[in-house]
Amino acid sequence: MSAERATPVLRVEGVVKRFGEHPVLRGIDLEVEAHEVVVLIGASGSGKSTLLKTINLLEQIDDGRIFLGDEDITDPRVNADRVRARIGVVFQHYNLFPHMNVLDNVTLAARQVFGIPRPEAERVGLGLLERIGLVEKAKEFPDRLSGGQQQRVAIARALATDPELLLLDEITSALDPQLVGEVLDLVRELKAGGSTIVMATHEMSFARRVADRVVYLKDGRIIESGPPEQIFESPQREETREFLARLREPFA
Ligand SMILES: Nc1ncnc2c1ncn2[C@@H]1O[C@H](COP(=O)(O)OP(=O)(O)OP(=O)(O)O)[C@@H](O)[C@H]1O
Repeated sequence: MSAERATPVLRVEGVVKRFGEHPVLRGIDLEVEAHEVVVLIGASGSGKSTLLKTINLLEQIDDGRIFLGDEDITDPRVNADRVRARIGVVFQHYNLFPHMNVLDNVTLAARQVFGIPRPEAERVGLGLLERIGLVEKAKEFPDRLSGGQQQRVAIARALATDPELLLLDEITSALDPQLVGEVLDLVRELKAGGSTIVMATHEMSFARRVADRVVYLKDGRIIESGPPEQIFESPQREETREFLARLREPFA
């Protein structure tokens, strides 16, 4: 008996996005399986953030479809808030609420979107803070935390609603180099814990260390997609080779 193929967590089909006349995504096809970590790389402006925003329904697409599990989330009848509640998102700037302490930041969505009573939400929230090593900061306000700690709290917040999919957009690019490591370690732990992740990054060493699959985007198209060993050691496409060579010699 042949094993049936499981439904992917995410299926992006022929997605086109334009800003005015300018096409930014030109027909993107991408499937992400459960527990897979897919890393998007590509030059600034290649469309990585826009792709993540279309998946989270922050940008409307002009053509194509996006499925989360079995559901076509780009169907205009779909309730966007209900879809977003199934997806955890972390952006470059951690966007914690400055007037709320760490625990309230982490538990807000669980309480307000899912109506989980505060004691239960806080039990889960403290468990997450324990997991990211910041339980002692639960009652602090975000401005008392380092950038790396704030970004870890933002990740805990994204996990608090037990999302089916995590979208991470340049989550280390606002951090000092010495703080990048702690955020990278946390993402590796999430991967080990079985999270399904799509992330955009400029950190090639990070992509190499966490990705199951690396996707190289150029001018709104996927040029090449494959395991990190393929992309970084033996890219199949000349454009991928050129992109990586330019990164190695930024001032050449
Ligand atoms: N709201 C917007 N209105 C108009 N153009 C936009 C908008 N958002 C993005 N763009 C354009 O879309 C293109 C892709 O941008 P996007 O942010 O997706 O690229 P990126 O690959 O994530 O870049 P970076 O690595 O610098 O974050 C760029 O040319 C950008 O200027």
